[in-house]
Amino acid sequence: MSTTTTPGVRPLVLVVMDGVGTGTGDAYDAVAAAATPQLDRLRDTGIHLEVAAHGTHVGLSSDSDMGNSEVGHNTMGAGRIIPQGAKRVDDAVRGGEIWEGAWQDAVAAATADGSALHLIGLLSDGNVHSSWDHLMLLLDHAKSDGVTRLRLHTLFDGRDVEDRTADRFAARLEEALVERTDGTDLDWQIASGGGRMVTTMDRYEANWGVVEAGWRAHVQGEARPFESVSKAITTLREETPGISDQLLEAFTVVDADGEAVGPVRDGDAVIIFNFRGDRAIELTRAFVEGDGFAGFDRGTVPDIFFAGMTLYDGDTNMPPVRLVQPPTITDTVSEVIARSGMHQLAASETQKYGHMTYFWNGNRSDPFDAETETYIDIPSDQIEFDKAPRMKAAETADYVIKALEEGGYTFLRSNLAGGDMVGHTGNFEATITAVEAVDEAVGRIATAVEAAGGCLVVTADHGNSEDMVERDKQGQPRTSQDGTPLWKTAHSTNPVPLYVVDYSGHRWEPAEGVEAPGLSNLAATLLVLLDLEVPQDYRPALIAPA
Ligand SMILES: O=C(O)[C@H](O)COP(=O)(O)O
Ligand SMILES: [Mn+2]
Ligand SMILES: [Mn+2]
Repeated sequence: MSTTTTPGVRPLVLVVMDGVGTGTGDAYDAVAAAATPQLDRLRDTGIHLEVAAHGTHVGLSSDSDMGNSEVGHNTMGAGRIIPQGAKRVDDAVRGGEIWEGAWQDAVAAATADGSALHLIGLLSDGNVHSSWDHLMLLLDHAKSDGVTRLRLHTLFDGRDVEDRTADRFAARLEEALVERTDGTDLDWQIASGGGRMVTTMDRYEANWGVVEAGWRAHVQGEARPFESVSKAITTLREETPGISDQLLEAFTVVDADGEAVGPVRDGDAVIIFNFRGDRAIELTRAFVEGDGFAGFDRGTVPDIFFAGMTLYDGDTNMPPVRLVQPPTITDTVSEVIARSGMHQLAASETQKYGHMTYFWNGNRSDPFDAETETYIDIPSDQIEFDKAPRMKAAETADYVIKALEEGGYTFLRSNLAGGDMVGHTGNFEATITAVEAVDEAVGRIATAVEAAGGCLVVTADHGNSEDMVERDKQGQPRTSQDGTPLWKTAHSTNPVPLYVVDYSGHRWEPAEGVEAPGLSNLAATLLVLLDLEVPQDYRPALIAPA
């Protein structure tokens, strides 16, 4: 039944179960709590390894940093460990490059008569999209470089940090402002904000309405008015008890006359301080694109100086001006496979589409060879994901299965989003359902791979769903005041499983002596399974012929 365009090579299918790590199996492990007969079957039939997916294993600063999709997919696709995210910016801070070029231009614009410097980004120390320390450094340098009028537009996290901590982060920021402005004539204020999932930080164009809400709040000063950020948080929490920080409505801070304290005006400088691109690119485009911009009706677009923390999209060179230059990642695994002439398919629902294409390919959106590569984007639901926790697992599997049945592709990769996206809601029961849907999808794909005489590799980009509770320093589960578990919405530092099942008759065994196996070993593993040469600088394959 199998036909491939490369004679003698069977199809190789990779499934990334987003956010499905290996936990302790305790009462807060939604993967252990879920019925996963298909994953159990893979574990019993093929090779089962556990690989590291966090911290220095994926190019982050320290091993206390949890993994995330950007660094996970970058590392899997690159076959090497590339300095990432916060670390890249840290290096630029250490070397001082960050305070040259674009920063100086922003300061020049912001210190011209009556102008302001706007800092927009995620108020968090989660180190996934932004860094608290970077924000503090920006404030320090704004002060020493003479920026007198500064406005902050703060997005609440609740997703990469403990939920319902927005008030604490806002208070910390207020304190940081007082520390720097007390006894001076600096006019520095928080001007707007909102929860990241409803304000500004949409991704992959899933819902431009989210960005529009941010634009109204930050740029036009026309969101729901509050006298202060703390008043906004308190009121919104009273109105919807238990609401997650991610979902707090967009707001604008107004003065005693009801005037917005910091809309963006002609001549101002705007910096987005997030370093991760997927959720920063849409607002960036709203600022820098011309009349062709179709995301939403922006009204009058202020004429400003704009810079991002770093490059958010390499293909479109967005933003054109940034404080820190990105790393170049070449010779990624799909580039190597494309050079061999093998045909490739990438399929994912929207929430993880760019992960399986852009991040996988070393921050490049377009295929290396449009003739041989097909990308499928399956529209994600536009609701909170615990309301429809199966997400598009079945539909994603359908595409992969159909492609296998029709033949033509040698390497087929896909992402199943549920373990991660539903894990981020902190809803334990819904996360179990999400993992069960992932398991079913993997099972159906496995059956199709077997029928095609192919090879299946299943892994994950980082943990999330296998550890759903906040823990104290000793690792003990924390509870709310009423004794209920303090559900965790963030990723974890756990390892992830890696299953290899070859239905073609090739026999494999775990490779010996691989040091600290991690996601960076996946690319070489795939190339060995495809019988392609592994680039010299790749980390080694985790399997060898038996
Ligand atoms: O952007 C998000 O949803 C979270 O901050 C990180 O999740 P991801 O790294 O799995 O995309
Ligand atoms: Mn992920
Ligand atoms: Mn995630």
